[in-house]
Amino acid sequence: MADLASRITAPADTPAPEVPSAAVEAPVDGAEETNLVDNTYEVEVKLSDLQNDQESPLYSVSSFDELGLPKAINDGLLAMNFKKPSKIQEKALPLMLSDPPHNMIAQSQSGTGKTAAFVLTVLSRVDLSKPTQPQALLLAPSRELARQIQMVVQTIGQFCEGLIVEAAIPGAIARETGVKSSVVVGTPGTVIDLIKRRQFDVSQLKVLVIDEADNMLDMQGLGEQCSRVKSILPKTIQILLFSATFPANVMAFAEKFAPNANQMKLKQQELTVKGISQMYMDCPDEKQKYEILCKLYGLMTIGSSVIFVRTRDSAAEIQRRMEADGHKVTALHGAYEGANRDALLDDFRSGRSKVLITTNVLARGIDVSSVAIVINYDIPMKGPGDREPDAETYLHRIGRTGRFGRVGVSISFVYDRKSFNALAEIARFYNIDLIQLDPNDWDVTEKKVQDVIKSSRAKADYAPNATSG
Ligand SMILES: Nc1ncnc2c1ncn2[C@@H]1O[C@H](COP(=O)(O)OP(=O)(O)OP(=O)(O)O)[C@@H](O)[C@H]1O
Repeated sequence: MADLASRITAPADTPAPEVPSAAVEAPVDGAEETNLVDNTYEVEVKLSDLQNDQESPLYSVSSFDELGLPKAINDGLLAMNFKKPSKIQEKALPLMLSDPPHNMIAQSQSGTGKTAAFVLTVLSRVDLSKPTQPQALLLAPSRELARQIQMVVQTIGQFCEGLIVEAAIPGAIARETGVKSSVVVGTPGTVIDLIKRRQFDVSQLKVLVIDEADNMLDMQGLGEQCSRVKSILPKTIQILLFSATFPANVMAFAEKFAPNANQMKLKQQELTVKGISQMYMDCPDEKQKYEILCKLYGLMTIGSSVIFVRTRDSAAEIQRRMEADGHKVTALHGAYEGANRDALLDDFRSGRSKVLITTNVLARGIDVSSVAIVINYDIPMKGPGDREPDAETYLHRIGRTGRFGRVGVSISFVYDRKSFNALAEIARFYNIDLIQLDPNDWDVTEKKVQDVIKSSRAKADYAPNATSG
């Protein structure tokens, strides 16, 4: 244990590491009830500085203008206030836009703009003279992520006259009409149903995007559904696979799924986002995890925060207990019905609700830039009997904060040998040193967290606007 522990122990007085930039205070009042909330976060280090730093995933040498995109699309980027591309956008776009089209497997850290990279490709390939003819299909693992991507397509494509974008998620597409749009963003199950019922003409599809591709192609999960969808699509379709993580076993399958693809891969030690200060709390026992969570609550409301738990039942239980203790929190998980889930997430995006308790259903892709703290109430585990630490899910969960150059904090709770060892293994996997928080020294704990999330309130020269989801 001592050996494993070396990765995750730090003396109590270890200062929070230097973090490159910052964010945090979300404007709550008057925030629009749309998925795209205009943010006016204050950032200590300018985004432009980060984008000039060769080591940053946001670095690029060119401007969007130099990528040769149609004017309507460039106008959309301007409206989003995107000034310069990130590394993944700059490097992947020319490869994806080249003709004849080439498949792509692209990996880039969480919150570095993968969505815009594939959305720009999709928009460039759509023939706007056929607005109701489906030409691009984008697949995502959750209804929330599909809706979010739909909003990004609509926003960047707002000046593309004729563009119609639909979400193929449960309950969204009327049986009578079927799919009548140029771009379809959906979850695999619903897409298969629509195709089976002949409500979705896939014959003219030119691009297939699979976001969170390692998760989507995993044969233990959605892999079979994605393979079924692909088998029905035109053989010449351009396939674009995106994720922050591509474990080796899935990568092998991804390479078969998208043959001869151009590839952008990250090394293991490049996967973590520098702006996220990763901390952990060594709780005396399982029962006290809850009390410690409640003590943290004051800090969690400084920005917005997400608490990840293992099961729907524990999400409901923590919600019940926190509400009984007078806290205002929202729980969202798969047990809720679709429209209700949409309303709950919209509340969180707009800042009306600041604490979101959820399961792995929202671990991936969800982009709410005001999230300052992510709590791993339960360490993510996988495999039979949940015996193995789930390093990929850990990375995606903590990636809900620290979006596009902002800073954030993640706090993982451990309380017994199993959870401690699991976290230690994750830390070793990514070669990271976690900062220890002491549940018995609340003043120091609070200071360590606040030092990070409050370091953001300096200069207000960067309003990243756009997709806070
Ligand atoms: N060039 C840009 N300039 C400024 N902001 C950008 C740019 N590209 C993307 N963003 C913003 O960065 C945020 C994160 O982008 P996005 O959600 O695409 O990340 P991601 O790489 O897909 O992350 P994840 O792996 O978590 O899905 C979004 O709010 C988006 O609007």
